[in-house]
Amino acid sequence: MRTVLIITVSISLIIVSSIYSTDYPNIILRICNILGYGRTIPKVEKTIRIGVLGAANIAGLALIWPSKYIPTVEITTIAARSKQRAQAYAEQKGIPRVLDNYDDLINDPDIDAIYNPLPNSHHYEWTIKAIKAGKHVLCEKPFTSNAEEAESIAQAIKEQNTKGGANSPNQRFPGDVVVIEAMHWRMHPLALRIKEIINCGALGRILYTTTSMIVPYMPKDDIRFDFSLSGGAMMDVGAYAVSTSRWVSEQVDDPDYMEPEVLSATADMMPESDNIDTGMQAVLKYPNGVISNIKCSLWGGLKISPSISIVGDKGSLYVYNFVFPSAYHYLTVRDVNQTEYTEKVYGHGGPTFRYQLDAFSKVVRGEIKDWKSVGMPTIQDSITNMKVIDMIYQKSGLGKRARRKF
Ligand SMILES: NC(=O)C1=CN([C@@H]2O[C@H](COP(=O)(O)OP(=O)(O)OC[C@H]3O[C@@H](n4cnc5c(N)ncnc54)[C@H](OP(=O)(O)O)[C@@H]3O)[C@@H](O)[C@H]2O)C=CC1
Ligand SMILES: O=C1OC[C@@H](O)[C@H](O)[C@H]1O
Repeated sequence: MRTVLIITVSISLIIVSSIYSTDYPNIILRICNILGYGRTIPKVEKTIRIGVLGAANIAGLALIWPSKYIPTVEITTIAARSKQRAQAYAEQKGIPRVLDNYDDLINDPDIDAIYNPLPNSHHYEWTIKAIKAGKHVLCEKPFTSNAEEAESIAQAIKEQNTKGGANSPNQRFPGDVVVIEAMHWRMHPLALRIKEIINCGALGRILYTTTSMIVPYMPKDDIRFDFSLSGGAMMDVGAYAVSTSRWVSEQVDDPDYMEPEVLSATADMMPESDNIDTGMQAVLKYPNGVISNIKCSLWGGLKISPSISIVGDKGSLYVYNFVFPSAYHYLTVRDVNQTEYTEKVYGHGGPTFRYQLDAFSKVVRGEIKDWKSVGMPTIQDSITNMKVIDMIYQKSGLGKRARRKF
């Protein structure tokens, strides 16, 4: 039901946005790309065999459909808490193997990498278990429930790498384990173009940034509003807003470690809850002086706004829809004389998730060594993102999300 809703909303968005789009011929390609339709790309012989933890709503859009375009990966296996549910999902999505439970999946000798789209509270447990089982991991955002858990994952990666890294029995891609947080928007060429504009000095020294990730509505019973599952808008859409704020505010040597001070944070509360936010506004101050506004909401109504605004001493930049740019987006740069130009950066037309999976595959295969060159977050980057989310929660009075025991 939810998949149908996601598809309907995506198609409607694309159709509506195409009315305003001047690059009409690409729209068909872009719809097909999002839904995984089009010519079937033959797979290489030695694919990365990916196992999926849970029959998650997001797995179609973020993994299974994009995998159809990438010759080096195959979604071979799934396990869910209920085998019957996993079987139904596998049949619907064309996944050939179903295992009995999550433990069997991460210990399966014929899987090279694990996709972890479980609720936020379960990212830590199952990512750690997969690392210890010698698998590579693509873990959904936010990386963990809090920074402490993210640091434990970094430690587990180090320990596993001293014990042989990706060394599960039939592992096709041995070497250090590759673990990334699925911060997909950063691996799309639009994100890299934003960085290029900042780095070439067109905006001068960055002074202020505003990053906004506001979506219309999530039902009250969604996992995103369950505190025991590490819910809250700041954890969900807020993780993007923080990551984007850090991405555009850095301009320092080692941005992965750059922690801002949280000047203020105000939560919009879920009625009758004392720990679940439906939205959050925060003001951050980075060590390099940049002041950054963060806005996020899961109940934004008509104020939908996945946007970035950057003000520098030589110019400004505005991006609409950094997060799902293949549907529709624009980027406008304005200099101090108010001269402006607008760009669109669709790349091959595929969604952020296709870029992400391609980058993950290339890192696992050893074809990319410099993760940052493709926008891929390092583990330190994900730790810092969680630190900032923790700090915002603490400043708002809600407190950070609890560490999971297992
Ligand atoms: N990258 C992106 O654009 C997006 C990322 N996400 C992230 O992906 C993750 C999953 O989101 P989404 O697919 O919407 O989630 P779902 O509601 O589909 O839940 C995902 C899986 O979690 C398990 N699960 C659900 N409820 C519980 C529970 N109460 N206790 C334990 N396990 C439970 C289920 O596994 P099983 O099938 O085994 O029962 C379910 O299939 C989140 O972390 C979210 O932030 C989500 C949307 C977009
Ligand atoms: O990752 C996500 O992206 C889009 C949002 O609507 C969703 O809540 C979130 O999980």
